[in-house]
Amino acid sequence: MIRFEDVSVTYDGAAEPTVQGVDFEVPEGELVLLVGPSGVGKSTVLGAVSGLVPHFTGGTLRGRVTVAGRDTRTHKPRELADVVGTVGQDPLSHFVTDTVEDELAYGMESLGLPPAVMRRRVEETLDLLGLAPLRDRSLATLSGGQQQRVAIGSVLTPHPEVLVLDEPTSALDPAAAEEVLAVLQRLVHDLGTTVLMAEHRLERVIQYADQVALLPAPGARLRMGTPAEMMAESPVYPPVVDLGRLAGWDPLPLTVRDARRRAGDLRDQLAGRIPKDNAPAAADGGPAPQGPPAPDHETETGGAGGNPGTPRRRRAFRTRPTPPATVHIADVTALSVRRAHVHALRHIDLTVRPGETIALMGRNGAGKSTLLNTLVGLVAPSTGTVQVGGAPPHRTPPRDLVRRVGLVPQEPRDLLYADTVAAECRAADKDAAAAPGTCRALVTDLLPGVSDDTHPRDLSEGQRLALALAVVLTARPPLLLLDEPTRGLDYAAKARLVGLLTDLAAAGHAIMLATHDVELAAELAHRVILLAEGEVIADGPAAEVITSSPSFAPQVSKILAPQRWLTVAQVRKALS
Ligand SMILES: Nc1ncnc2c1ncn2[C@@H]1O[C@H](COP(=O)(O)OP(=O)(O)OP(=O)(O)O)[C@@H](O)[C@H]1O
Ligand SMILES: Nc1ncnc2c1ncn2[C@@H]1O[C@H](COP(=O)(O)OP(=O)(O)OP(=O)(O)O)[C@@H](O)[C@H]1O
Repeated sequence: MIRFEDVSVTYDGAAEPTVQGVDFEVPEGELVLLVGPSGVGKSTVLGAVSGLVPHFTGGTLRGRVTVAGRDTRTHKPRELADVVGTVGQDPLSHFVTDTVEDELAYGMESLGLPPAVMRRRVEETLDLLGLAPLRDRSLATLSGGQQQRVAIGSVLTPHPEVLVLDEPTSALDPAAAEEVLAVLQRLVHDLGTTVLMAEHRLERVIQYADQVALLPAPGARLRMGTPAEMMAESPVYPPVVDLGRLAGWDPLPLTVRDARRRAGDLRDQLAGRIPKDNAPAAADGGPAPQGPPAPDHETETGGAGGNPGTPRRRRAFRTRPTPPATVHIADVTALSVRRAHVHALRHIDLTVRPGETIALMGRNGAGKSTLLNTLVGLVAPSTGTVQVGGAPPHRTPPRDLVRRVGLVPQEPRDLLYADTVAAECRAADKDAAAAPGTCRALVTDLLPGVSDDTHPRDLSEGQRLALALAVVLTARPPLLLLDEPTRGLDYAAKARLVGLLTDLAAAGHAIMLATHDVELAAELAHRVILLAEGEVIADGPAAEVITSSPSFAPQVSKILAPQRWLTVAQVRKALS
């Protein structure tokens, strides 16, 4: 159904092809998962199937790509639309209508399907993806995950023979991701739909794949095989595979179920080794809650790049030791927020202290982004109070606010306006009234090798996140908020982010991150707050809150339950 014959793609201005010698086939009725580290060219391969590469992106495609017999170099995306449905990384930028129902119907309208068929399929898809309560909503008011569900629904309604999906579950909560993947599997099994999907969170998707296509490194040949064969050699792999390698299990388990069957001996070896109040930082010597970062602390920067996956200590974030503080960085009391007719938050009470890393979790639309936006003053409380650094953020002048709290939004590009990295940094220094060069020094520490002249648009997803983080950190806000910071990041980039945030927390910053990435929460969070329909339904140590939740438990904790392990790193440490 999809055939690549010795394909290479070279973008305009690039010295080398981004992908080369790509030769593979996806048979009808199979789900093939495209796997590889960030920047190896997965989106480029997917784009060559839908025709976006090279028709929209520019550049040169050599070799031949055919989809259902049509050559994508001679057929524009429009001429492939009846066979290929595509979901890209950023749903909002692809929406063409204003409301959920219209968006679900749009693809069918363009294909001229009869109104009765369109009506039936819209209803089916609303039910299938849990979108019925949102059918009349404006797309712009939906939460990130709700938008991603609409984007997926809108490519399903025309019943294309081929689906091309670029990180389709990146904004979905774990349960929604399972539901969407089960729907895809049904289409593959029952209707013979062919699916090619790239995804970084392999723990979510590997068990649904018939085959894995692996791009192991930039410029390397694409290899294809069964998921088990490819995971044995892949440089990126989910925690279940990591644990399997550590324990020497052969064949490697790909699912929690496989691993649980093998884990008896490992559980025996680990019995009694983990402290009851297990927390990731505790395993490494405990969190270091101190006072908030001293305003006059040194800005030590510089240093060479770290080895991906082994975060080095970052000098830039060391602060002078401050005495233990009982200070509250933020206080939220009886907070409720209504947005249009939606109760986005209800009766929230919470306190944030220096040195805490808090993961905010919950289903799509639970109110996580709204809470972060309220803490940073973008949304005002409908009732109740919010105090950050002793003042209500929505009434604090921006110049003062940036020194109390900073938010890295779901789309880091929403924070970046300038044409170059250097200009972005000059603006950040000015906004934060920081010494000239402060932001640039942070960028150097986070992104060694990025040139001043690079346009933020040309940075990779992970690099853009790092720049946005540097912009926010320029003002040294005691409270750092991050909304879904691991979208588009591979495991190595995630490990670097974990290293950085751990250092910031140790330096006394409080960190709150909204995330669906249960593995990230397991590695990083001291405390987890679960939201449901705008209310806090659990608030406590990560080990307690997430290990007891079937949806939010990380793989290792499911495999080794009833013992409360969170990460493979903890197990590795205990065994050694
Ligand atoms: N339109 C474009 N013009 C120029 N270079 C591009 C373009 N699109 C992608 N690239 C470059 O091609 C390389 C591969 O990018 P691509 O997005 O295909 O990788 P990826 O494996 O999908 O990465 P990720 O997992 O981060 O999404 C990157 O270095 C990227 O900067
Ligand atoms: N401007 C708005 N008008 C109406 N409703 C809104 C608006 N913004 C958000 N909402 C609704 O408020 C609720 C909470 O949204 P929020 O973005 O805080 O959820 P979330 O937990 O961050 O979701 P996700 O995990 O999908 O990102 C959702 O039901 C959303 O549709």
